[in-house]
Order: sequence, then C-alpha cells, then structure tokens
Amino acid sequence: MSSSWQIKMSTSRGVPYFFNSETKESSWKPPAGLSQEQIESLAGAEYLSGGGASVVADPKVRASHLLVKHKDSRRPSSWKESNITRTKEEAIEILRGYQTQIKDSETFSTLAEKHSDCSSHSNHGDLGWFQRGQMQKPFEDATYALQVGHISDIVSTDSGVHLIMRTG
Ligand SMILES: N=C(N)NCCC[C@H](NC(=O)[C@@H]1CCC/C1=C/[C@H](COP(=O)(O)O)NC=O)C(N)=O
Repeated sequence: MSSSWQIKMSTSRGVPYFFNSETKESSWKPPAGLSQEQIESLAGAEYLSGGGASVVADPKVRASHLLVKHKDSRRPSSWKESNITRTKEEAIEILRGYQTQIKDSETFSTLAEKHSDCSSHSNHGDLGWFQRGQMQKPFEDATYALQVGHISDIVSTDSGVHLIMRTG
C-alpha cells in the first residue's frame, strides 16, 4: 500500500501533495501509514532541503473579506472615504449590520463589493491565494481555522474589523 504513494504538484495551489495511485486517495499531509524515511525518499531532495514538513504541510488558502476601517486603523483611508473617523465600536456595529444581511456567499460578495474599505472590494472582496506569513496573524489564523465556504465572526487586525469568507 505505502509503495503506491507518490508526491504530486497541485497546479491550482502550487504546492505538492500526497497521492496514492492504487486507492486514488490524496492528502496535503503525510499519510499516517508512511514512515519518515519513506516520506523523505518520496519527496527526495526538495523535501529535505525544504526543512522537512514545510514542503507539504503548509497549503495555501483563498479568502474574501469585508473590511470596515476605523480611526485607529493603520491606514484610516479607503476608496470610499479619504479620512475615516468612526470609532472601532462604530465599525463593529456597522459590520454586525452586514452580518444580518449575509445569507450565502453571493450576498457576502455583493456586500464586500459595495461596502468593504479594502481595495479588494473591486474583486468582490477576493484576496486570492495566500499562505502563512503573508497576512496579519489574526486574519491568517481565522482563515486557516475556517472550512471552505464558511464565514468568520468579526476579526480585528491593524487594518480594521473584518468578516472573512474562506473560498479555497
Ligand atoms: N496578498 C494580498 N492579496 N495582498 C497583500 C496583503 C498584505 C497584508 N494585508 C493584510 O494583512 C490586511 C488584513 C487582511 C487583508 C488585508 C488587506 C489590506 C487592508 O487594507 P490596509 O490596512 O492595507 O489599508 N489591504 C492590503 O494589504 C499585510 N501583511 O499587511
């Protein structure tokens, strides 16, 4: 069984994954049945040079967000408002209002396009694919904790307060 495992490159995410040619199973993480040396022999040099687990254990994610900035945001300005003066509490209230309108990913995207203080509003809030280390930590952790298709509760970063929808 373990001899049927191989490492392939995911074209959509640009990271390698494990594939079993016999059972057709695939997995981002090393399959339980494989020993460390089997994994390393499968992965070859890049696994070793990548410092081990980093080669296959840190998949990319994709998310859209609806950002409401406030006067303490790191950049209290946006395409909508050149000088944002609302308080963080007011920003949270506004986001709560949007939360009640969100029925599905469709309504989320429409609200993000209309109301997000991020330039990604022009892509319905889509930020594209990213991996750990690219976004501010609270945003990264909240996204990785979400299942694809799910929407977070309110998340606060130095940018402001967000609703996040994981899409990939
Ligand atoms: N890879 C993509 N698409 N772009 C680079 C993202 C850089 C990253 N950005 C963030 O973490 C904030 C919070 C989550 C989304 C995000 C968007 C901010 C929000 O607006 P701002 O506070 O900048 O005015 N606009 C762009 O950066 C960062 N490390 O600062």
